[in-house]
Amino acid sequence: MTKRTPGTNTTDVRRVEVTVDRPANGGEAVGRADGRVLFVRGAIPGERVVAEITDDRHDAYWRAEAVEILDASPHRTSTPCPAAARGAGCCDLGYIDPAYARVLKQSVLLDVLQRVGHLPADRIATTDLATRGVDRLAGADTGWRIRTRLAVDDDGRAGQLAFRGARVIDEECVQPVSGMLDGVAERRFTPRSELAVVLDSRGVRSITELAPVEKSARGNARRRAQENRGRRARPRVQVVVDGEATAIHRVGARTWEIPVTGFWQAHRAAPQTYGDTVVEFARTHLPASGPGGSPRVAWDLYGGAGVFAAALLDGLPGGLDTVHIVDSDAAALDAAARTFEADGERVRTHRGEVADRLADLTGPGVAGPDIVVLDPPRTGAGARVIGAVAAAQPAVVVHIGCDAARFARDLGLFAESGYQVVQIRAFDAFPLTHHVEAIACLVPGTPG
Ligand SMILES: C[S@@+](CC[C@H](N)C(=O)[O-])C[C@H]1O[C@@H](n2cnc3c(N)ncnc32)[C@H](O)[C@@H]1O
Repeated sequence: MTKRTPGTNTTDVRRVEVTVDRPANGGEAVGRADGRVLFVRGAIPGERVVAEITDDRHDAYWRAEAVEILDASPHRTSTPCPAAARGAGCCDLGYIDPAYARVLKQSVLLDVLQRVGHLPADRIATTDLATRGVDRLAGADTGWRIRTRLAVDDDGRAGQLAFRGARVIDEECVQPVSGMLDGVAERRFTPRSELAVVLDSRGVRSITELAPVEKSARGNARRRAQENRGRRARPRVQVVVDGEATAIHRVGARTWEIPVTGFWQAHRAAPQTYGDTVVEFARTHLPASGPGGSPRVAWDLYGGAGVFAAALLDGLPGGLDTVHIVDSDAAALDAAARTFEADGERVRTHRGEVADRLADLTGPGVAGPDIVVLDPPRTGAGARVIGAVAAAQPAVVVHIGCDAARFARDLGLFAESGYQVVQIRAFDAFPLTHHVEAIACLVPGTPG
């Protein structure tokens, strides 16, 4: 039988029997077949499965999907997510007991910290990540998400996108908090649009529709892909179809007004938990430096609307003289300006690429940072930003990452720039998925 698998160059459907033995960063389990590494989606380390090859483009590794479980792991369960059961990409680890999924996420993090970050094993072994594993955030493993995006099909039905392909699945996912998607399945929206849905701290549910991005039909595949990327990056027409254009989020005593289409942490407990962690690291490792023993200057890089700036301002004994928030998103910085209005000159916002804006925060007559918090997107911060942060010689760096491999790479770059890890904590901020959030604290020095 010859069949083309969508999105790959595999022409022959091939099935292999394989035993998988370790977890991969993308949520797959890794085995070997035909002398190659095989990344198997839908399998759990220790299982023997029949896997169907879905991508054979690479010489060193292939991708596959488990289609039959011959020897099931004791940690296998039936997914609680009706959307994932129908093929949606949302809860990709829903078939693994969530407590064991956290063990697998810990194992992935420990592995990439050594292999990609080249951190010393004895240093990693003393961190909370190694000794107590990946922490569960407050609440259950379902009903944690307060912000989501939904796709809309040609008939106007909203739902999750299938893992592979553009099919829209209108069964509900179990991640959103209760009530967040009430009535959405019964409604019809603009065909091929995208919905931004938020349930805010007041309990107000808002939906903004983003106009469809029409796909390019011109030129060869490469040209079309390039043009489609450009089209996706352009601003899209937005229409509020439910609730308000702005969501109100509260953390501690502060309130933020964030556009429904803007960034806010997806897990309802994340801003408070991450903020508490940043403050705890700062209290533990920040030497008293300013007059009266208070630290003076903080940088909140990739700071969005300033959740970590607020945590440090309000949580550090003696507070801060100044905190600089740097972000490329004008709407996030507008929100920060409103939230920190009463703080006056103590909070300064800088719009642009972090790599470009750091020069404004250093130099003669400008007080350098005592503490720098970096919370980059999935791609990480990279060598240029990390080199500039290290050159500013903060006493403490707190680095946050939502992609294990990029996080590990960035910690390795910090080590090359003279900063060593003193603590790493990880959070299961995306239960039922392979994603994990990690927070590291670094101080000047080399591992000795
Ligand atoms: C993971 S979010 C963190 C936001 C914030 N720390 C929070 O917890 O709400 C990453 C932020 O980085 C911003 N961003 C992405 N790439 C950037 C870049 N190259 N330079 C500056 N900001 C960037 C995004 O606008 C977004 O606000």
